[in-house]
Amino acid sequence: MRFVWQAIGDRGGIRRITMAGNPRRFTVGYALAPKKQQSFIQPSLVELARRRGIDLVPIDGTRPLAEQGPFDCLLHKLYGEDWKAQLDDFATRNPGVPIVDPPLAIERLHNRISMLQVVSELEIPQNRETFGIPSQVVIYDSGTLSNSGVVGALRFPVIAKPLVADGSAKSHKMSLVFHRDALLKLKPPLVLQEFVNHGGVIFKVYVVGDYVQCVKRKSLPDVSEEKLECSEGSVTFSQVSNMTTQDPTEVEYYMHLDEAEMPPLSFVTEIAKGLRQAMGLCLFNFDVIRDVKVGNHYVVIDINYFPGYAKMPCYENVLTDFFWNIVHENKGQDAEVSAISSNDKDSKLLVGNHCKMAEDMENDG
Ligand SMILES: Nc1ncnc2c1ncn2[C@@H]1O[C@H](COP(=O)(O)OP(=O)(O)OP(=O)(O)O)[C@@H](O)[C@H]1O
Ligand SMILES: O=P(O)(O)O[C@H]1[C@H](O)[C@@H](O)[C@H](OP(=O)(O)O)[C@@H](OP(=O)(O)O)[C@H]1O
Ligand SMILES: [Mg+2]
Ligand SMILES: [Mg+2]
Repeated sequence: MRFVWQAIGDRGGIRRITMAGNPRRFTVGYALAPKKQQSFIQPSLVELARRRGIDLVPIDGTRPLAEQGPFDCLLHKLYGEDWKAQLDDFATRNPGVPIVDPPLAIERLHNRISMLQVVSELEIPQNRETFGIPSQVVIYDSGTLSNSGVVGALRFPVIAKPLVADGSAKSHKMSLVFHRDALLKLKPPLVLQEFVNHGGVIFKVYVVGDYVQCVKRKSLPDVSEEKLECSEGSVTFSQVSNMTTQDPTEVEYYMHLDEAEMPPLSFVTEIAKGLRQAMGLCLFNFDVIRDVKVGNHYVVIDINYFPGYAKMPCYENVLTDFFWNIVHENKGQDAEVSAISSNDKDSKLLVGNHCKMAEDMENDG
């Protein structure tokens, strides 16, 4: 296709358009599991991206990736060796096409030890607010569950989490364990993590490239000394933050969710920036809780690759801006379109309208 330059606005901006007079379009291919595709690829996102010159196109999992495209960017959340091999092959054939994100970097998040290791290695000055990770041990075999040398140092209650975080329902199935005896019925490999009382509120920090947004969600309630004394064994649970409250005794408890103070945005943004750099990832969220005993100490307990962005307010705008930046950054020769980049004042207005548009579309059903 042949291109020419077209003037835009009154501030000297230009953009590249086809000879036929249309602005150049970009294609972002996505490879997602059906459930993820259903939640992430909302009509409001597809439409907003389309209006900004970006076509979101599904990758057909039943056909070789090499036969599909062309793509200006690849987005993916799939597991398995075959998929990794296909991505490697794609990267070799298309060295200029960004893959969001590199499979090797994503892999670190599939193990709950390597996932949090990166948090403890961050070198960020800690002033008013401090952060860290919970005390934890990894258990590879059942015998170790009765080994005092390993579990003896842990303060109860503890949360037993499957070591592997591979997106399966099993990898989200956890137990809150009140006493040591109850450890014996658990099935390794797992991580035993000290439970930190945090007022029943969790902060989910969504990261999309440079963009950071923090939201509050429901979490497990605190465990008092008395409750610990009278609780027996363990209780199992799964994905608490996505659960709706049914138990009437809990309703009052979670009314306090609205009142909970958010962590300073600058503080979570610093952690987000550090994690992004250290992990080499653009799309993730992390879960942070505030230790009630200390008040200004925060504990990172989980990091998720490509989380449920559709739950994030204005996700359409945030993701569209992200795609826009990626495809334009990648096309150095198109840098002149910066007159309509997302850092631009007019464009911010545009972003506001897009958010409005996405809301209208939602309200219209
Ligand atoms: N160390 C901890 N102290 C207190 N509560 C915790 C701790 N670890 C986990 N939790 C609680 O258990 C929930 C599930 O833990 P975690 O976030 O690690 O699991 P997950 O299945 O990976 O979650 P997600 O759905 O976010 O991927 C948290 O949302 C929080 O309510
Ligand atoms: O599909 P796996 O790999 O299990 O990942 C999940 C994450 O672990 C969760 O954190 C996501 O929910 P949140 O966006 O509420 O964190 C959750 O979001 P979703 O259920 O809306 O897709 C998933 O992304
Ligand atoms: Mg979590
Ligand atoms: Mg998780």
